[in-house]
Amino acid sequence: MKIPVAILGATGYTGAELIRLIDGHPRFRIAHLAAHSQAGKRAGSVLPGCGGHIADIMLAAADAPLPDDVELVFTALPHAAAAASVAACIRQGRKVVDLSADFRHQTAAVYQQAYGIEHPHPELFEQAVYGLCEHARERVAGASLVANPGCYPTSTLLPLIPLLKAGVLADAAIIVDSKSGTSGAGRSAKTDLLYCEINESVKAYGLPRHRHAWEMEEWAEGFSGKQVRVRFVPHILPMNRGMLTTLHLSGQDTGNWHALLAAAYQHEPFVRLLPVGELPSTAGVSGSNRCDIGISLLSDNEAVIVSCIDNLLKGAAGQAVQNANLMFGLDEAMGLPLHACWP
Ligand SMILES: NC(=O)C1=CN([C@@H]2O[C@H](COP(=O)(O)OP(=O)(O)OC[C@H]3O[C@@H](n4cnc5c(N)ncnc54)[C@H](OP(=O)(O)O)[C@@H]3O)[C@@H](O)[C@H]2O)C=CC1
Ligand SMILES: CC(=O)N[C@@H](CCC(=O)OP(=O)(O)O)C(=O)O
Repeated sequence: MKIPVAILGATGYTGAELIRLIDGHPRFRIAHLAAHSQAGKRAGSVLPGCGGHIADIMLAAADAPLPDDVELVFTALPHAAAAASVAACIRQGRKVVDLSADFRHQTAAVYQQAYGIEHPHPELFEQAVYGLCEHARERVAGASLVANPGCYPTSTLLPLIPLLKAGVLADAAIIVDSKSGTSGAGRSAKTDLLYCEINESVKAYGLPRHRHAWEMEEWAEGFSGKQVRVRFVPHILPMNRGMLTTLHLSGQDTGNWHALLAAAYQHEPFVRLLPVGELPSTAGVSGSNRCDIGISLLSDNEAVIVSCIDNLLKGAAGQAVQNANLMFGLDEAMGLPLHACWP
């Protein structure tokens, strides 16, 4: 028997990716799809990528009642809008993986600093588990509410945490330079995302302090116990999906850093450490749930680490399904693509 699943925000980019993953999953099945401005339409009329019987499902409103048998809900809604749906699902005793930022922080004060709004349901913070799977799997396994990490923080924290834990990094601000494909900004219409604004162009945005800087600092410390300052600069690129993050690091014994990362991730299905000197590309992970990490040693005390994820998979829907697998005691890798769609 497959576990019935609801996807709220099914008409967005991460929602569409969740449909693809859940419909192909051996133990989950789609029982309910909901949207906002597109509610009331056939899924297939809004989502050109949808085939089979899924295309004929009628999209419910995001706040419509769920079928009684739904055990797991993915909320792929904008932050602030997600919190109310999450609260309702938790009240009804369902498990939730929230892809928004609403439950990623440990306090309402940090959320307010990062997102500039008061949190509507701070009472749920205590039970929310930050689902960076490779570092949180025991807590995720026992959770009813998992806050799926942001895409930029995922690509930053995976290479950083083992080095922080080993105490090899200098006590200086870490430069985090990231590039994202345009799907990272979601599907809603914005002037900044028009073809002529994005095509043939690369731009930095979100300065002086993008909201993910708080998430990176909070969870770098949360997982390693070491306080960290990041200087984070995101850029948007004219490609559909993919994220490349370059960390400029200083510290001690860089010659040992590859071994530290290898020890942390050698048994992880979705983290691939490349040989020293080899660097990853977004094409190499596009369509895959992997995070690829490469390291280049500049000297005994300086190194550059590059990590790549697909922002819609390991950065969103893929990690969300990885978390859901853990919450239901399934094989963590079930239903998740290991290989990229390459070329
Ligand atoms: N895109 C990415 O790479 C990543 C996104 N995230 C987070 O995941 C969440 C979903 O992102 P993404 O799929 O890109 O977003 P999209 O903008 O592509 O989709 C948003 C979805 O939410 C619905 N929606 C919009 N406004 C409201 C509202 N006020 N109330 C209820 N539902 C609403 C939309 O419905 P309709 O189409 O009917 O209007 C749509 O289904 C966001 O919180 C985002 O920050 C996290 C990591 C990476
Ligand atoms: C390219 C681009 O615009 N990316 C988005 C990241 C989206 C995201 O994951 O934001 P949440 O933390 O709200 O979930 C941005 O920088 O706002």
